[in-house]
Amino acid sequence: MTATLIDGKAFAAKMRARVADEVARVKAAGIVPGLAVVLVGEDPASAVYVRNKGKQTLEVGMESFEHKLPIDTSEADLLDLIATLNADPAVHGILCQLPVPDHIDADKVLAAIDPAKDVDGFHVSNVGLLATGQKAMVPCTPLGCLMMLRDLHGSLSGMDAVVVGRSNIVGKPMAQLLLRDSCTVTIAHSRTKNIEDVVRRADIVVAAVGRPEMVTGDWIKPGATVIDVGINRIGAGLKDDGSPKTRLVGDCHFESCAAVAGAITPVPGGVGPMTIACLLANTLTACCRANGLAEPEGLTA
Ligand SMILES: Nc1nc2c(c(=O)[nH]1)N[C@@H](CN(C=O)c1ccc(C(=O)N[C@@H](CCC(=O)O)C(=O)O)cc1)CN2
Repeated sequence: MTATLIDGKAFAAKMRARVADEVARVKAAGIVPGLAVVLVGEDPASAVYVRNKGKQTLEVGMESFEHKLPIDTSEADLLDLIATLNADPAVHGILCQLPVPDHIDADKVLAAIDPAKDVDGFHVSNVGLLATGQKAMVPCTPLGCLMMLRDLHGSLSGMDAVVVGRSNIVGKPMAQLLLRDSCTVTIAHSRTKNIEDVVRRADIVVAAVGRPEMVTGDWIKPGATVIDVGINRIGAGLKDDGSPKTRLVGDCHFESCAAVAGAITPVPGGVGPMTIACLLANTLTACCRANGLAEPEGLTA
């Protein structure tokens, strides 16, 4: 491996410490930032993410409101809960953990969250504000990627960036953020012709396509920075007792990409931990905006 490893775990820990300092400042003004997380159903991965969000919210000194709803919760009941949280002055940030069960329309749920409390940045108002270069709530995973890129490179101005994947929660907002930092941005996706050649032009590659190890070292320009957003659990043989073993891999084939790249994020321990750190930062930002307090610097785009 020749690439520098970008340690998302350490970066996220530093960011949480910074958020904790700022939370203490806000609390001294008599306000306790509060985050409400809603989980519908029992998807095991979502349950772990929600548990970690609650734990880390408390650790930085904020208030955590967890709402775990049964899988058969109706869309109407979920929308009622969101309306209650929108009206609650102790709640500064609201998120509904995704994915939601099939009988619930995720777009309707995201549209019901007050944009000022939308700490996921998924409401169309925030999407539009980000796209037009205005003050928005910025989606946590792309924000985490941007923070790591800025830390590594300083200015991103003029760099060629390719985002692989066009999802609303990562690919599209990531492209907007890179454009805002004056990169030349391409979004590549499943229909992109000669995708390897497109990716090979990039100084910055952000892989967010949800396909295990799709991007290989021969797609990477020597010295490029590779940010791997993928979290894919794949089979890894059998345990001694014969039960199946699994391991986490990203959307990039780590060994071959690391042999060519200048810097790379690992999976796990790269982008993932930054997602929750940025959620805490967004909650603090939302709280400051709601109360007319100065926003902490360097915690948002
Ligand atoms: N409402 C939302 N839903 C979802 C989001 C989101 O930002 N908002 N993102 C993902 C899940 N997610 C947070 O919600 C998340 C995913 C991964 C990690 C993380 O720290 N991953 C670790 C590995 C964890 C493991 O062992 O499985 C890592 O990469 O090191 C944190 C948060 C979808 N839903």
